[in-house]
Amino acid sequence: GRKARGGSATWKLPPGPPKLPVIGHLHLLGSSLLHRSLWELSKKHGPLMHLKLGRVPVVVVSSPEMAKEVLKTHDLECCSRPSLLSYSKISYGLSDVAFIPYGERWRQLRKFCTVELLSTRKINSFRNIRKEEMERVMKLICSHARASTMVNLSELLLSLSCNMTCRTAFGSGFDDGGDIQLHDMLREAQAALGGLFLSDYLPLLGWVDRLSGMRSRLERAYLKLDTIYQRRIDHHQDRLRQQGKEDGDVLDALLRMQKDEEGLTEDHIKGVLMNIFIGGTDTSSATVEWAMAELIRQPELMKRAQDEVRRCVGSKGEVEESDLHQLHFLKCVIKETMRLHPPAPLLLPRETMQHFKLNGYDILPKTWMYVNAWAIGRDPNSWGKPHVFDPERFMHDSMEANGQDFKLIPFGEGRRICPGKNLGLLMVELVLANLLYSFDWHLPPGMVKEDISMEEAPGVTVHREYALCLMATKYDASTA
Ligand code: HEM
Repeated sequence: GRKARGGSATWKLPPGPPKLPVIGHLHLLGSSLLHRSLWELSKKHGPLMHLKLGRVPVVVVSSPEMAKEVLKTHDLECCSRPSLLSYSKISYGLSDVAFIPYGERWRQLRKFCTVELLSTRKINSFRNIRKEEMERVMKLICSHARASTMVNLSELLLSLSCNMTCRTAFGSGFDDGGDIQLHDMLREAQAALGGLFLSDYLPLLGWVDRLSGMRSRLERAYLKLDTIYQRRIDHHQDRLRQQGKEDGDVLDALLRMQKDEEGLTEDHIKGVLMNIFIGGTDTSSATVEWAMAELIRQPELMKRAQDEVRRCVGSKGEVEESDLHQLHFLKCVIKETMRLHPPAPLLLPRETMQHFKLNGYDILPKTWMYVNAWAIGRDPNSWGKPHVFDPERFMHDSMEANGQDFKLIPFGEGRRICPGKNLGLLMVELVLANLLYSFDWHLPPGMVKEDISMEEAPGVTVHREYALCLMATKYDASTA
């Protein structure tokens, strides 16, 4: 532990490497992805590590025990968010759910999301949209299968989750209003967001962000997304005025809330829409992408998952949401995917609101907390053969993706836990089950499974660096 002076008190901070003046530890982050650099550092300095990134004190948590302390025991002290410069534009000046500081407005917006979009009743009421979109994509894959052309699963999955979300939020698909490709913009925004914005740690270094083009990429994506939101808001308001008509989509509910609540601005509405799109589409498509990549590398696991879904669903031709509860092995495949590839490897950063003691160390107010879910999923003290993709490890373990023992925390925990957990898991299960039920999957000609790269691209959500392109052949369910 090191000492720091605060007023007259002397604090005992968690251990960390020696730092340089001004930049602190920024130079240690290297060119690797942030969750990987932090994982490497934590191997040397322990599961509770203190860093100074430019002007910002950061504590990095890399074990289930410490994650439990931060996300459960001390949740209340750690449940705000840092005011990130990089995110301020895309969150409409931190007017959203995910980046707004802890407080009354956060509680109100979060409650809106849970009641109007993410409650079991609401999730069920949008079931038909998911079914139709699933069918549309299955047809598309069928036509690839007939023509023996390659399926770009990465692209297809993103457009699928995007369309599911878009129709739920806006009432219509993004392409029938003449909108530009929403999913391309989302990909742009999330890729830019995942970059290390030096200006967040050291405003003086803002010029590096500008030079690297990161800031302008984010601006461009933001502007295009904003245009889409504005057009949809205008359209909904017009319709509401002329005919008092509502579709019952999420935007209708948002506009209704805005009318009733003092101080709620259009920026709040757009901020919530941004969360729904960035938080809700990319995460679930990335999970399915990783799951398919892991399965194609281990054909015996792929076959086992296919046998299960084909046995349970029989010959009816598609997997419906009511079938999913039977798919025990599939659920283990998804847990194992989220262990090795948590879509948000560092969750979302928390910021402490007051001083507290953790494991004998002082944690000061305004410290950023990074919980490295990615490192925890590979922690050799928690997992046997942590690098091996082995869904079997969950078969006799009732551990849920929000396991009480904090070994598997892809959705975070505590007051800021992902409110979209159930919807996210449902989309992942539905899509993966249908892909496995209806098609047999093969590598493109000339490729062997060792060629499938598992490299990660930088982003708030971690995707594959290289798109997953596979060949499909239709499975004849009537013979089942
Ligand atoms: C596989 C799917 C998903 C994963 C892995 C995921 C992961 C996460 C994580 C790690 C957090 C931060 C939790 C924390 O700070 O402790 C989060 C927050 C959030 N997620 Fe998700 N998410 C998923 C799906 C969704 C969906 C479908 C939605 C909504 C449509 C959504 C909306 C949000 C929102 C609004 C927050 C901010 C919550 C707050 O700060 O109070 N997510 N998510």
